[in-house]
Amino acid sequence: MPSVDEELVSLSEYYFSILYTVIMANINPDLQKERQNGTFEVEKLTNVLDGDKFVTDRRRYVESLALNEKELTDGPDYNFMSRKERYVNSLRKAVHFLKCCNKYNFENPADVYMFERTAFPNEVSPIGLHSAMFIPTLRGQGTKEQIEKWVPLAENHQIIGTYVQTELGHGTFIRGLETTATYDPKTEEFILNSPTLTSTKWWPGGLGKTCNYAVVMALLYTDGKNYGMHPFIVQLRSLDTHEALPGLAIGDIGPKFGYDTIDNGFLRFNHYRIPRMNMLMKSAQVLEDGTYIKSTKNDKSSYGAMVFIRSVMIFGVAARGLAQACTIAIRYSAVRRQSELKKSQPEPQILDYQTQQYKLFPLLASAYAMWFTGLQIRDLYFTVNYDIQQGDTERLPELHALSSGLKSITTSMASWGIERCRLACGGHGYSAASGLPKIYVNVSPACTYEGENTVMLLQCARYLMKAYDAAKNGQKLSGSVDYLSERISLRSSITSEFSLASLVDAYKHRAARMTKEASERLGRLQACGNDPEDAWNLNSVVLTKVAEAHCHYYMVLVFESIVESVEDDGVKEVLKQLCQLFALFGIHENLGDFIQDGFLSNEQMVLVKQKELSLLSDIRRNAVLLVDAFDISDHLLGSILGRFDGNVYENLFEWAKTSPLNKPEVQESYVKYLWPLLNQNKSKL
Ligand SMILES: CCCCCCCCCC/C=C\CCCCCC(=O)SCCNC(=O)CCNC(=O)[C@H](O)C(C)(C)COP(=O)(O)OP(=O)(O)OC[C@H]1O[C@@H](n2cnc3c(N)ncnc32)[C@H](O)[C@@H]1OP(=O)(O)O
Ligand SMILES: Cc1cc2nc3c(=O)[nH]c(=O)nc-3n(C[C@H](O)[C@H](O)[C@H](O)COP(=O)(O)OP(=O)(O)OC[C@H]3O[C@@H](n4cnc5c(N)ncnc54)[C@H](O)[C@@H]3O)c2cc1C
Repeated sequence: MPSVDEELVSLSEYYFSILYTVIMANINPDLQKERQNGTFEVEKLTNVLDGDKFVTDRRRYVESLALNEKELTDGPDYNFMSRKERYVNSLRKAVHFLKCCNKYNFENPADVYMFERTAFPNEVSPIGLHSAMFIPTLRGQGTKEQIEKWVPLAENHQIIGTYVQTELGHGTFIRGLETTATYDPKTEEFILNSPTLTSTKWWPGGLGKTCNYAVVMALLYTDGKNYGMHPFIVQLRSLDTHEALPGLAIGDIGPKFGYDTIDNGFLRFNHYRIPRMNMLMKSAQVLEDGTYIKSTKNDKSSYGAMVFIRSVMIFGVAARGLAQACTIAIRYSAVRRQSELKKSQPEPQILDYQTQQYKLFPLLASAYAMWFTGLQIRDLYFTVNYDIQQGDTERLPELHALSSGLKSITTSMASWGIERCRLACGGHGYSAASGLPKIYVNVSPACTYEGENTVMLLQCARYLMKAYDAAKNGQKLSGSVDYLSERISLRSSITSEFSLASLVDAYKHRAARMTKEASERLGRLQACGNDPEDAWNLNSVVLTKVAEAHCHYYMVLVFESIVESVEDDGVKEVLKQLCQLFALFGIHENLGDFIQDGFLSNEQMVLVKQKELSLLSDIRRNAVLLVDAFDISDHLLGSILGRFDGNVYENLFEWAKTSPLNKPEVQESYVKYLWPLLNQNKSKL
């Protein structure tokens, strides 16, 4: 007998197949042709992207639940709302979302994430930080008793919290934070204070108007000594009136580049007291008498929430953001016809122009590379986190380095790529109807939050320099840096076959050579009199490139391993082409790195450029199916250009008619401003 879940899944498959048939009946003929001409089964590739068939079915089922919730999917068009309306609407949806979580009683966090993603397409909910950072910090930094006390309150939404770290004066340099938490043994309380203007907390999501609790990061003082940054649970607002509690000044920081649906806020403390037990004490304790006791070996264990978000945003923000933009731009390029290739022939689909393919297909390949890498790092996070819970922090530095570096290169690639997709859509790309502006403003801040990208690359480089030194001293390295202690090939093995192994080898060589040279340069800078910090700074442009090279290598390596693991021939072939294009485009873009020491010969360089172009033609045939395989619903895309049915023009026209500026026919502004202007000289006409 099938379980309830199995029944639901087969029901959702059934509805999906009906929906698919209905939609196919009304598909733009160009898109229909594209879908008939492919060389592989889309569904099989979707299963690879999801992990397996069960995950695909489950995801579709959970998404269908969210799509069936009218409170989440109906309502005013986001594009026509003011900032305040966007916030209010999002909060309304957030509360309904919580009711749904109770109704469906999701046991798996992945279900909650998939449901939330559908409820908030390319938006961040005002309570998003509650589950993304507040609860994980309580769990990660609290003692058993603290977890038992606070987590149920948070999970039942009796309290809503956020993560309050950044200040007006400091975001990157955590040791420069100024908010103090001074222990008073007489009352057994901490006194939180903002001693300067620059110590004002600034940016935390949901802080402005929504949350009534927060984990606040502050410098711990006890017995007159500063013990550095520690996490504290702080009540911010009355649970009855929602007013800020005495001693606190809280508010919204105002409009931003995007993120309209969330109230990023400010917070100032005026000698605000909290009980001693509100310090999260898993890693360090302050006893009643003020004695400070450290209970973990790794100083950075209190940075855990940041490592978590960096690890999941590679997939959740960068890969999915770019995948959506590629879906829009490639579908649109298949239905858009413009100019002429051959006289007296119909205007070609713009996807047939090689230049259009060169704009879009490397991005498509990057989206796939990020997708697979993101899932890999998410899994690595859970493995390492499990070890940390057992008291083993050995792999934390590697996870920190990899998640920092990959967070940086993937969010940079994605935000650059989304903008490129927008440009590839010509004029219509600039319309909000394309959905691309909303995707862009949702992804682009990821280059800054959770560690500014340059700073994160330098964290990764720091780990690489240490690893290289260890290898030089004879240590055998393991994990993602194992290649630094291996003998690496001096000449590229790339041939006209372009085996994936030869491409991985090229990236390995590049990363290893650049790491070695950066380390030697650091040594030379010190040898000629610079102290280590100045030498580091004078070498930092080079170091960021080293980190990029390492992360790029890691992405090619992960992509190759996925291709090797796929059994279906059709899927394997298209993934191999994408993997080759990702690697070859990267070689072309960074050619100097690959030829500097003669690793790649002139002949090989010519081959690389030729193959890159021939891959464009290979991928052209499957391009639409390759974006279909991401299986991103129209609701999530929020794009008229990227609609699954390709019926762009009629829907653009209908959408424009709904613009508030078109109602009423004659606007008040005409009467107020234009009429007087037009009529001032009327008598002279
Ligand atoms: C299942 C899929 C789910 C998908 C979900 C998608 C999720 C989407 C999420 C979106 C939701 C909301 C969006 C908004 C969220 C935004 C939230 C924030 O931005 S919170 C604030 C974040 N702030 C930062 O990231 C600050 C960046 N700065 C730092 O991290 C640090 O200050 C620094 C790393 C730059 C430097 O730290 P410092 O203490 O000065 O350390 P040193 O440089 O001296 O290094 C000492 C040593 O420690 C190591 N280190 C540093 N950090 C860590 C760490 N986190 N973990 C482990 N180790 C760390 C460093 O490498 C050094 O090691 P050595 O061995 O000594 O070399
Ligand atoms: C949308 C959004 C949401 C956010 N949400 C939260 C939140 O929920 N909670 C929270 O606490 N914070 C939040 N933040 C704050 C965010 O984490 C910080 O803005 C981020 O960590 C960057 O720090 P910063 O603003 O101090 O940048 P800065 O460090 O001032 O960066 C400015 C420039 O200085 C350079 N720079 C700085 N230090 C170095 C260095 N050591 N080496 C080389 N270059 C350097 C950077 O590369 C960059 O080019 C959010 C920010 C945004 C934009």
